[in-house]
Amino acid sequence: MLAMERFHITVPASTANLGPGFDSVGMALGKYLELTVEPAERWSFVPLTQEVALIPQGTDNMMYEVAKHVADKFDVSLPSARVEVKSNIPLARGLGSSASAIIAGIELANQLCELTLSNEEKIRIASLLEGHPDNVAPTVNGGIVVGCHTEAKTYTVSIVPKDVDVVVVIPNYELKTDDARNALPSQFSFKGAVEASAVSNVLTGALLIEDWKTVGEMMEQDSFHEPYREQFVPELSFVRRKAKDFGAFGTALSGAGPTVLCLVEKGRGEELAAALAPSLTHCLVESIQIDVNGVSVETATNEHA
Ligand SMILES: Nc1ncnc2c1ncn2[C@@H]1O[C@H](COP(=O)(O)OP(=O)(O)OP(=O)(O)O)[C@@H](O)[C@H]1O
Ligand SMILES: N[C@@H](CCO)C(=O)O
Repeated sequence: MLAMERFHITVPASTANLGPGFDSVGMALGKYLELTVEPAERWSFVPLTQEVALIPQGTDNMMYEVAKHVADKFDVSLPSARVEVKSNIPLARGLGSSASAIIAGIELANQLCELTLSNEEKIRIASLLEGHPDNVAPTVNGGIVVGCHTEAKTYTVSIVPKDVDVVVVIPNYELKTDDARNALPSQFSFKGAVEASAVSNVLTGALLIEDWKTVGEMMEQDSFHEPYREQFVPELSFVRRKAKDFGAFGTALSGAGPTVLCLVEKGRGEELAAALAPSLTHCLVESIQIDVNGVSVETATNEHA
């Protein structure tokens, strides 16, 4: 009999920006990337659900690359493992699948190399890899995180929202983040930056006191990225209008898109999803929970004959 340590890593999805919080504000969502890990003689990733059917199955998988990066950074060797992968986070849809994969890779190294990394350290490593903390920070902490990432330091402030429902409209087409970022301008006027920052500042203040009416109004006044990306996502203006007629607080592009995200009064998420779905048959329209736990790990001892 061989006693073998197996463990499970659960990583939430996330939405970034909430409109004007470009590269800074994000929220963890109740869709999950789940890994079941056990020691093995060589690395393998075994996809068990449709969303991850096409991910690389060996050391070319992003989760391995991140785990190896972390092990090298701490100058330790990375034991090999067999990793079963389940996910219901659609890839390249603006729901932070790459951020979830990065956090999964960091957690793989954290567990396999016994690094005992703090959440702050995980967020710092992930922000350096991703370039911004808006998806990775809520993925680690859960809830909403307002972040600021520079070469020198990554700052985060966490908020646990209670009184709001979230509806996501997930189109059936992909939009790669790199392509959506390439559409952004390389210059922004001083006056434009002052105005756009003021909208973000009010968004953040309103989030802190859960003034969802003001949050919703600010969500719809972004000028950092949505004006340049709406050409890729025809659903955005339609959902915004419909949701407003319904009485939702506000609607914004989720991350780089194409998913569109609405905030609505607590208890009315299912009703809003049902109102939107019939006109959006090429989209998955869902009322979704806000994840408040962030990445988690459970250990389990399995007996193999
Ligand atoms: N579990 C995973 N394992 C390996 N690679 C993954 C995994 N999840 C995502 N990826 C990689 O990340 C890519 C998607 O990243 P991309 O940044 O374009 O979109 P996203 O993270 O889903 O959306 P956004 O950043 O706008 O929220 C996939 O095409 C795939 O290469
Ligand atoms: N803030 C990022 C999120 C997606 O990685 C963007 O909008 O491009």
